[in-house]
Amino acid sequence: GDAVGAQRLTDGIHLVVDALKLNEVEAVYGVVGIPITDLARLAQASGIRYVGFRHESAAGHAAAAAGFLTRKPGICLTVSAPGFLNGLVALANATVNCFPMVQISGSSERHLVDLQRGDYEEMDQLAAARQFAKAAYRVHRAEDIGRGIARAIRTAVSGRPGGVYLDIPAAVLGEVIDADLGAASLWRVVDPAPRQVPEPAALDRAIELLANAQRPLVVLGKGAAYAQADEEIREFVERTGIPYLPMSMAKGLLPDDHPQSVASTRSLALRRADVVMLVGARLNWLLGHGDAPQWNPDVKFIQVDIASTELDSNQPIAAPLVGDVGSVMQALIDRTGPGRITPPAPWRDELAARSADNVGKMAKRLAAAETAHPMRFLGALQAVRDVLRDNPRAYVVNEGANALDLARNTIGMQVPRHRLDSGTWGVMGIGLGFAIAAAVESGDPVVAIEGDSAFGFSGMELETICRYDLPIVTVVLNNSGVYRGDAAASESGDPAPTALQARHDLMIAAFGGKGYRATTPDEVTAALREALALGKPALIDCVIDPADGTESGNIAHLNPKGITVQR
Ligand SMILES: Nc1ncnc2c1ncn2[C@@H]1O[C@H](COP(=O)(O)OP(=O)(O)O)[C@@H](O)[C@H]1O
Ligand SMILES: Cc1ncc(Cc2csc(CCOP(=O)(O)OP(=O)(O)O)c2C)c(N)n1
Repeated sequence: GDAVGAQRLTDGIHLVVDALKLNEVEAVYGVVGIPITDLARLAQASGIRYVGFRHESAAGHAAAAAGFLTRKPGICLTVSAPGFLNGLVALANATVNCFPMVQISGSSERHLVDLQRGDYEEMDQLAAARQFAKAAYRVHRAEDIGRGIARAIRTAVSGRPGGVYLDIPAAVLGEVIDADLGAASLWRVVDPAPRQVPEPAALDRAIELLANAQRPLVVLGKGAAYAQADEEIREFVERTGIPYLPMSMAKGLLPDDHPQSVASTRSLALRRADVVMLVGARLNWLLGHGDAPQWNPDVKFIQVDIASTELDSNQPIAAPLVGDVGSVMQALIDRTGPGRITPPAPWRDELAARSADNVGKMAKRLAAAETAHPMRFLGALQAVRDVLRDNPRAYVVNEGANALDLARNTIGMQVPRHRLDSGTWGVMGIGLGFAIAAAVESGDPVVAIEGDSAFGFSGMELETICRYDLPIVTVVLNNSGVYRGDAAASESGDPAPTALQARHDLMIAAFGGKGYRATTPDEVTAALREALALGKPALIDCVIDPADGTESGNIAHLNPKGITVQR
């Protein structure tokens, strides 16, 4: 703060930075401009790492990923109106994914906005944010900044994590108040996500169901990964011997080659299981809403979730376990006597037999892809898989359609929270923002496996990656199209709606990074090995057969039926 005469003064921008530091915020992701450029400068000068992006959507996705990885809310900083709106996709996606983040946006003058007198970047941002965020607040006085930051942080991480919007008008950022009054107005949030243990009766209800099950199954969701209850989850699964299915961002909670994983027999497991324990996983579209015939019509669900209202959202929950994953799993371990839960051998044998079949079929597809020319998705992905096996600390970011489905099933994870992808909403554009957050928060290498259309949504952040010299290798599976690239041009001569054409390897060269073009799996292997060894920004443009891929990948059935259009 400054001193005018005897009185020491501070202002809104200083109070925001002091409040963030008091609450142990270590990084802010954003795009500067009126009225928050000086806020970014001050944050950086105060020891908070400021990461400047090219688009607020990527900055917001980075903040959300930081929240998922650290359980502390990622902070996204934007300007008013258009910058604020650009951030909303990420704020909404964080809320859908249950990732904690806070978007702080400067906003216009209340007396002008509320009378709609036409201010610079005029918008009622608080009203707009409310419908897309877990919560939204506005600060009207500098002395309320500490309260606003504390409130936003607690709301973001308590209960079901999500995205919180904090609106700070330019006038408040510039408001000058007494420094001592300002310091006294700040506080640090205490224990925002306390442990919640279910009562013994709830535990016994679940244990009884699992003990009497003929074909039990555990489904691990990204809520289980977020909870950082890795040891409790591993101990419960291995002690009971129950088969488990990891959802995409729960991969690595147990190594994907674990003998109890049913990832390779997912359909059979869902169709036959008679008691299913959902752990931090919603029965939403990703799990067919729990409906038959995908699921056994007589299935009984146990659900472990921090959000009590999630239960019964889709199917009756026979054994609700409301609490945080860590506390619930530890309580179950403590209350389950040895030998109490033992999955019958016929169930495990049935799964093992089907797994052997499915793995055999996949092996044939993989072998064919190894030598296919032009290169196919699975040719490039096997090369990536093999290099990643030697780099278990590398984070994997993944988006696209075929690029997403095939990479999820080809690249096994060995450690928790090292796979970040399009998530519940299936959002394109998370790629480079998630990759930047993983690199900034961990210091470890990141491999972003991108469909060529998906890459395009955040591709300009290659410049951000190069500017901060981050160890991120972007692998573009380039089949020259959205889903695929072999559609014929229209009669007018315009390219088909799904067509794309790009040499992405030349793009990164413009920002000082190293670009590779790979047309065979061996070239992918060599490029990825070299890029990871260098630990510098790199992009490998994998030239994939344009005829390889299916429209919308595994979810083509979601396209409207209607009268089919000639493709
Ligand atoms: N710490 C936690 N403990 C228990 N449940 C949690 C925790 N954090 C998030 N959740 C819950 O985890 C669930 C995540 O579900 P979802 O995103 O559908 O996972 P997936 O897509 O991997 O199946 C949400 O219902 C959320 O309320
Ligand atoms: C913000 C947003 N806009 C559009 C879409 C719709 C979509 C879903 S998947 C996808 C890209 C598929 O092409 P890509 O080349 O990335 O992958 P591949 O199949 O491997 O070739 C789009 C555009 C979504 N989900 N989100």
